[in-house]
Amino acid sequence: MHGLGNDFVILDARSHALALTPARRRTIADRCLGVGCDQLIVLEQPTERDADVFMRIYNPDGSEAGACGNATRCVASLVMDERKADRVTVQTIAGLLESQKMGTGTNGLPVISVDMGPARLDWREIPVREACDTNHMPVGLGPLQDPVGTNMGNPHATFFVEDLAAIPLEELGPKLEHDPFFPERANIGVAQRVGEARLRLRVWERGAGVTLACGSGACAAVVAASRRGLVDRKAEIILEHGSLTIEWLRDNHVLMTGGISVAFKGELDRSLLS
Ligand SMILES: N[C@H](CCC[C@H](N)C(=O)O)C(=O)O
Repeated sequence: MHGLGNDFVILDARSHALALTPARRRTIADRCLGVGCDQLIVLEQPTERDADVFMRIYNPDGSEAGACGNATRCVASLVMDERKADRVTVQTIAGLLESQKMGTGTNGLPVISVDMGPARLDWREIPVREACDTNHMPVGLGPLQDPVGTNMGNPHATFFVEDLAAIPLEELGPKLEHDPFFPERANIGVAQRVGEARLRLRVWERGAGVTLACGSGACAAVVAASRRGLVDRKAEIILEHGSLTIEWLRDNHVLMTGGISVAFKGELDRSLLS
């Protein structure tokens, strides 16, 4: 499945546990040696009573992440179909995410909303090397300076620029992702205000590289832009294959709404799992 081109291999391990080593995760996510995806998602039985499914998130480098907004919409839609329900709760290692079907998109597939939980703005949540004002973090490179730090269950540093097309994100992204300022690395978002409530966004994802869309990055970008007075609390994030609507609610939760797509269903060869 994919959310605006941010693509996932979603394995269903609810009836039998899968112990995937980091090397196995990397192979499955490899676009030549395996299936290929931006993130590998493994569905497990939930451990919280109120949750319908547990969603594990692995980056192509094998690392585990605490949030993946686009995959959460995909998994929520998949479980809604199974349950013939319009609301489900997805459990992740970062918390419980409530999701709701909002209608049907132009591709005939569901439009899904997810409450991505609270935006964590404290430096201890990002986490960073020293105490700092997360609205002005002391890290930058070339045209990318003075980012805003937001944690949506995963760490984001969002930079604002006048001309997004002029930013060589493929070159600057990995250097910033691995900057010693971020002991757990960070997702690097670069946003340009293109209207009253519209931001264009590109993200160098931690453990993945540049993706076509990043749901948690979109949430972080709207919270960051609102803190900088660039937008109010609700904005459209313009991506290459569509847009996400993000609202930073008064209770500090962040609501993300957008489409999903199913590419294919199949079975992995056992050689990829053992
Ligand atoms: N690379 C991210 C996880 C995937 C986030 C992204 N695909 C999304 O839709 O939020 C991290 O390591 O925190």
